[in-house]
Amino acid sequence: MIYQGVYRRMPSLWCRLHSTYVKKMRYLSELKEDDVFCKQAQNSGTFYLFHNLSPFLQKVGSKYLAPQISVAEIKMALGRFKENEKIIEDSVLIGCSDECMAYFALDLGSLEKSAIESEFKGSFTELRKAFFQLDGRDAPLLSSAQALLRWHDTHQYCSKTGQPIKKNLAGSKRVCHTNGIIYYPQMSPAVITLVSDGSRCLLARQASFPKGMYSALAGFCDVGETLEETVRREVAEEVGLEVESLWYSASQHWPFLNSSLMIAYHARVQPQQTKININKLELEAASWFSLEEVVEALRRGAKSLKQENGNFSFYVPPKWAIAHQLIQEWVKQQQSVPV
Ligand SMILES: NC(=O)C1=CN([C@@H]2O[C@H](COP(=O)(O)OP(=O)(O)OC[C@H]3O[C@@H](n4cnc5c(N)ncnc54)[C@H](OP(=O)(O)O)[C@@H]3O)[C@@H](O)[C@H]2O)C=CC1
Ligand SMILES: [Mg+2]
Repeated sequence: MIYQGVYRRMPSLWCRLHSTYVKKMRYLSELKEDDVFCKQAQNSGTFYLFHNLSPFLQKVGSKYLAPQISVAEIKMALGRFKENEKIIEDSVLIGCSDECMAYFALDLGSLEKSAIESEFKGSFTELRKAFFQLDGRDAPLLSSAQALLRWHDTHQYCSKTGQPIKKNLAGSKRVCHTNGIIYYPQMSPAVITLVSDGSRCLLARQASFPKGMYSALAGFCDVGETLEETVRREVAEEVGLEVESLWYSASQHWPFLNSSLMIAYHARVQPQQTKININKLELEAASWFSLEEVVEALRRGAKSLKQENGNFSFYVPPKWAIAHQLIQEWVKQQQSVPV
């Protein structure tokens, strides 16, 4: 680590030499490497609170806000609840401001929920319930915070020795002090693929989806697979089609159910090989949709209209889901094709 410590020794020179983004990334990297530096940052940083993995939120109209709480306020509240301040060291580093003020996430699951809610005037709300009403900055911050807190909660012991493993202060790893094994937070990579035959796109639904919602095909990567192989396998497994070509779109950390890294692709099948053979173990339904139907679904948003025959008009995932972005891209691309 060539840059280790430079920020602390010459902060003004450092700030002049580097862009805000580089400065922030180097600062965060130092906090992950150095517990003493991280401890100082905890004493001047701000905190996002959780209770058994539900974030602390305040509702303003139809939106949820995730308030940042200062360490002083937390210490005061801990004093009132007769809780040891050491609990602050259980927090995990989740980012920093442009001015390099560190953000931490702290789960206060050991304290009484209602007492903290009335102390800070808000409520611990399931992330799934609030996710789509959070603003563009809070949603990814809270979802990575929740993933990190969950990983620490479920990885308390060394799987080789059975001994407790200790978190570094930033929460970027845990170490077994009997054999030196370092455990890093794990992610599950999953692909999500919007299949097209050139004029229509294929959307599917699992039985667990809200009524009427259709999405792109998704599936977890198997060990040893490339992402391209996962796309081809999942499309073959779930709808019985063979992918002819594919291209990458974007990626997204997805907190549900247990947090995965979604890697999004567009894929094409040959127009003459489009007969869907759906795997009923994984999907409830899958169909080809025309451009007009998809445009109408995007316009309608997450409102599932019950039709006279008892079926629901279909709709697509909300705008922060990467599936939505894939569908939007497909629509744009179709609309730009000369007729
Ligand atoms: N952001 C977005 O726009 C969207 C995100 N998604 C997400 O994509 C992810 C994958 O989609 P899904 O269709 O469910 O995946 P799959 O098609 O791979 O099917 C899920 C099944 O795979 C098995 N599985 C294999 N590896 C894992 C793992 N690492 N974690 C969990 N289950 C695993 C489980 O089966 P078993 O229990 O039998 O072992 C599970 O029930 C989900 O997390 C889903 O929430 C989906 C659609 C849209
Ligand atoms: Mg799937």
